[in-house]
Amino acid sequence: MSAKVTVIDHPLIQHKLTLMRQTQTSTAKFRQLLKEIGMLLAYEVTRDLPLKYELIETPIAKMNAPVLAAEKKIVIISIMRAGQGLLDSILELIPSARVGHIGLYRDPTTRMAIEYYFKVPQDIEQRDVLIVDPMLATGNSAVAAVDRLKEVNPKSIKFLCLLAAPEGLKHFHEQHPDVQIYTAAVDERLDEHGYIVPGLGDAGDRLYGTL
Ligand SMILES: O=P(O)(O)OC[C@H]1O[C@H](OP(=O)(O)OP(=O)(O)O)[C@H](O)[C@@H]1O
Ligand SMILES: O=c1cc[nH]c(=O)[nH]1
Ligand SMILES: [Mg+2]
Repeated sequence: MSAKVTVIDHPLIQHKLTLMRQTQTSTAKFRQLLKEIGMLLAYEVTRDLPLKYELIETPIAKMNAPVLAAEKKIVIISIMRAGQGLLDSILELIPSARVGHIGLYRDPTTRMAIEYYFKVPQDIEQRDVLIVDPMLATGNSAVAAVDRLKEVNPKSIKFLCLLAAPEGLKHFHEQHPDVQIYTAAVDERLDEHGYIVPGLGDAGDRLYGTL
């Protein structure tokens, strides 16, 4: 596997991911689990955020205490629809982060990503971007999202997903070797329809009950 992929294999994440994969898991439960896993993944992805020190007073004493140096400089970019599930959980942890949206859907025949929406903060050149989407299958959506974001030149880009296929990771890193990917698991392969095997099915449909 490429050195540019970090697999976050914490036992809590793996347990919750197994529940998400199961066909009998309801829409409500699936949404709840994605939110919980999103928080756990965000914990790892934000590990290197810079800190600064501010003088505060506890009930006992004054101290120089660490706070995030640039909370408002982070932009979470959701690839709609399914990215919304991860976005919501990360915003609970970093409430001052800015938010962008890229609307993409996979053409069922060509499997190419078709863009239908793009809105990001205007001053993105001064900001660090975390793109979120639970699924990286062929990698076409992830590549299209990063292609588009590089046009507006953010300071840095990371990509966070829940499940990835080896074929998609290879494609992504051929196109964007500079972008680190974080994922909870790398599955076996893609099927003939471009779905991840064993995967969890269509993330957007399971999240919103549009099966
Ligand atoms: O790596 P790829 O082969 O491009 O597949 C991954 C994409 O497929 C899903 O979106 P989908 O097109 O189903 O849209 P949706 O979120 O609106 O359901 C998923 O959320 C990714 O964006
Ligand atoms: O397995 C897959 C592949 C693409 N998109 C999904 O939601 N699931
Ligand atoms: Mg879908």
